[in-house]
Amino acid sequence: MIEMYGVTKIYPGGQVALKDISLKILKGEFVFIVGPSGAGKSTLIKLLFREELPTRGQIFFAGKNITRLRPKEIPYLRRRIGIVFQDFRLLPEKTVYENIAFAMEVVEAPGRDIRKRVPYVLERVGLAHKAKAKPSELSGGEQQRVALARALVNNPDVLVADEPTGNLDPDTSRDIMNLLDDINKRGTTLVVASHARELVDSMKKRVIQLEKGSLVRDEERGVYSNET
Ligand SMILES: Nc1ncnc2c1ncn2[C@@H]1O[C@H](COP(=O)(O)OP(=O)(O)OP(=O)(O)O)[C@@H](O)[C@H]1O
Repeated sequence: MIEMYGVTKIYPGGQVALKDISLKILKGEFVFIVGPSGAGKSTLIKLLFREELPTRGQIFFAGKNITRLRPKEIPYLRRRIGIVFQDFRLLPEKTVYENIAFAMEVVEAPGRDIRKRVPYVLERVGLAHKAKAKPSELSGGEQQRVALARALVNNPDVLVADEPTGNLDPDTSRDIMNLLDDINKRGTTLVVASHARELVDSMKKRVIQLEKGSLVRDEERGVYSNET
């Protein structure tokens, strides 16, 4: 699903964020990206949905080289990748329903599809009863569920999450992780950057560890850190 070959990212100021990263993520996998602050996790995620371009190296998504996409092909890539951030990024003036519907409107989905699909994803994240609420009326965990529903509404192949539990308490974080696991079990490939050591350890998924921009560990059924 995702392949990287010799990917290096140097930001304009000269900061080397990623060094010669090669990896493959197969369809249906659940992969954690771990590492200390500044290790390059967010940069790796930005490269996946082409918010940034690599300085060197190639990135393929479903067999297509996304470092060479024409501008008009970028929306197509972004429709196939759903994204969730630590800070939810919901539109405060819109209701829960409208926030999710908006993600379909921007890709010009027909109204009848929107009216069918939005209630379905809301149901899947357990928030059908909050459709008319504004984000400010929801808890952090509920807001993250809305963000997840929005990321899923266009039925992406891959869901990418950058610190999805970073702003949540431990119980709520576990709920969100379980929801991500459920989404993965229904066939969506998951790539999750996370600092949540105990959660990563308990999930027993593939763990890719970055340190100062280098890939230092790639383990099936891994833990957050091998250091004791
Ligand atoms: N837009 C940018 N311009 C210049 N340097 C940047 C930019 N974005 C990130 N960096 C630098 O690149 C390195 C990797 O940053 P990145 O945000 O990918 O790390 P991270 O592992 O996600 O960290 P955190 O866990 O703190 O979010 C850091 O040294 C950071 O300062």
